[in-house]
Amino acid sequence: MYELKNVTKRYTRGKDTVHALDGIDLTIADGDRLVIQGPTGGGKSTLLQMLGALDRPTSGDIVLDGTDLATLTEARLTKVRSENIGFVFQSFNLIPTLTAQENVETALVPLGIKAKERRELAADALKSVGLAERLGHLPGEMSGGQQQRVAIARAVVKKPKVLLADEPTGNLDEGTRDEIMDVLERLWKEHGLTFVMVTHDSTLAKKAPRLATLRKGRITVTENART
Ligand SMILES: Nc1ncnc2c1ncn2[C@@H]1O[C@H](COP(=O)(O)OP(=O)(O)OP(=O)(O)O)[C@@H](O)[C@H]1O
Repeated sequence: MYELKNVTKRYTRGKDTVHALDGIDLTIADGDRLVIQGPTGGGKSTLLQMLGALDRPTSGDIVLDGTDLATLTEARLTKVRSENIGFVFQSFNLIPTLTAQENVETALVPLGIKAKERRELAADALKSVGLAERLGHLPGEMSGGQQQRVAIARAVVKKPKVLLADEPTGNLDEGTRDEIMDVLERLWKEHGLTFVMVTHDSTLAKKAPRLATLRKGRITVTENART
């Protein structure tokens, strides 16, 4: 469970200060699915970075299961990330020289899992996203949708509590977008994940059970009773 209290993030360059997040209060329960939308520059990616322990706020608390991420050292943040949080990005972020299976295995290396088990877990994760036939393929030999499936397998292979996705369908056509959303939704349910997704896609935002809108670093949350 996440509890954010009065979270601010300021970026300063010379005389200019950007208030990327400006007093965010937000609770995200275990197993929740939250979609974040809003205009460009509104603070969506910044908020996701805070939730993902990729960066610390300027002030405020980001409590994940009783631990305030804002107070942790870099080493502890890295540990929280590698054990608890899976990421999916718009641009897939796969390593081009590694096969699908090797890319997925990279998520298990920091957890100290032995090579044989890593290979097995990675193969299982790739099967679960429909890529059983593609274990030995390089990213460049796969379609965008397949590459995103590899990235999703890499995000969930370590069985994280939290899955964070930043525009996961932003580089995909409409049909592939729906397929990827189906995969994400299925994994969210199967793994009981806490799932937070940033999207510009208004169709996806309308379907969200809980929708956060970020404008100029300020948040409003609406519950959608129809879903
Ligand atoms: N590393 C940084 N240094 C300086 N300013 C930054 C940095 N990262 C973000 N910002 C600024 O913070 C504000 C929020 O940026 P953020 O990327 O979170 O917005 P966003 O809602 O994700 O936008 P988009 O939809 O375009 O991705 C913007 O004004 C941006 O220019």
